[in-house]
Amino acid sequence: MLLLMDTANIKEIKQSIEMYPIDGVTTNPSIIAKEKRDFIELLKEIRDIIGYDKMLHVQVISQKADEIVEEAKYINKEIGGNLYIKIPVIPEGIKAIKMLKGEIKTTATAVFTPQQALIAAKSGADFVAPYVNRLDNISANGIKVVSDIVKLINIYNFNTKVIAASFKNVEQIYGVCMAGAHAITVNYDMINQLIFHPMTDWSVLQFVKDWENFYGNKKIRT
Ligand SMILES: O=C[C@H](O)COP(=O)(O)O
Repeated sequence: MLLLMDTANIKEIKQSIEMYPIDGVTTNPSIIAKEKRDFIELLKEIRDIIGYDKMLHVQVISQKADEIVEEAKYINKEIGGNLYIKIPVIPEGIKAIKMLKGEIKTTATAVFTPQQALIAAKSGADFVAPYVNRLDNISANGIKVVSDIVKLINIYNFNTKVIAASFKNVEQIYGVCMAGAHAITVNYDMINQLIFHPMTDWSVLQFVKDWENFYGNKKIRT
């Protein structure tokens, strides 16, 4: 299972990488714009922090296949290495994914149906990114969509991996992991929520209290 951070915030990336077993960073134009910085300069700084062993997913803006391909090549030239170009699953995006196959790795994004994922996988996308919470918000079932995509990829034996995205609670993350999603990308708040449980904190406090009742402030290692 791959765990990625869905952020372009330098502080959040540094802290998450220090704390958790992070495999890479995903961004999109909204996430990038929030940082109010030069696009390439920001991506280069992220690359410096995560290195080349962790993957970086960066999204294009254009909506015409030729221009998407040009943007993908430009980002690849500037950032390079362990890079995945995120391309929305509009028809021109699918065409661009086909054009880039074998040259630049791609992540088909803004996926809302198993059918979109299937076409993207057949076109050669390395990842498909279904948006779980945005589906739940329109009374659809995000976890079910992820589950169906995983099944279809297995039925047809595609090399494509599912990177489930857009989470607002840990239950959604648990659901897509149980459904066999190969990867999840979560924001800074969600990664901290994943590990939080009040009973864990309570238990730790209790251990310390019991220790101090007998040993006072004596440490295990003096
Ligand atoms: O790139 C896609 C994002 O992961 C979507 O997440 P969001 O619904 O929280 O904006």
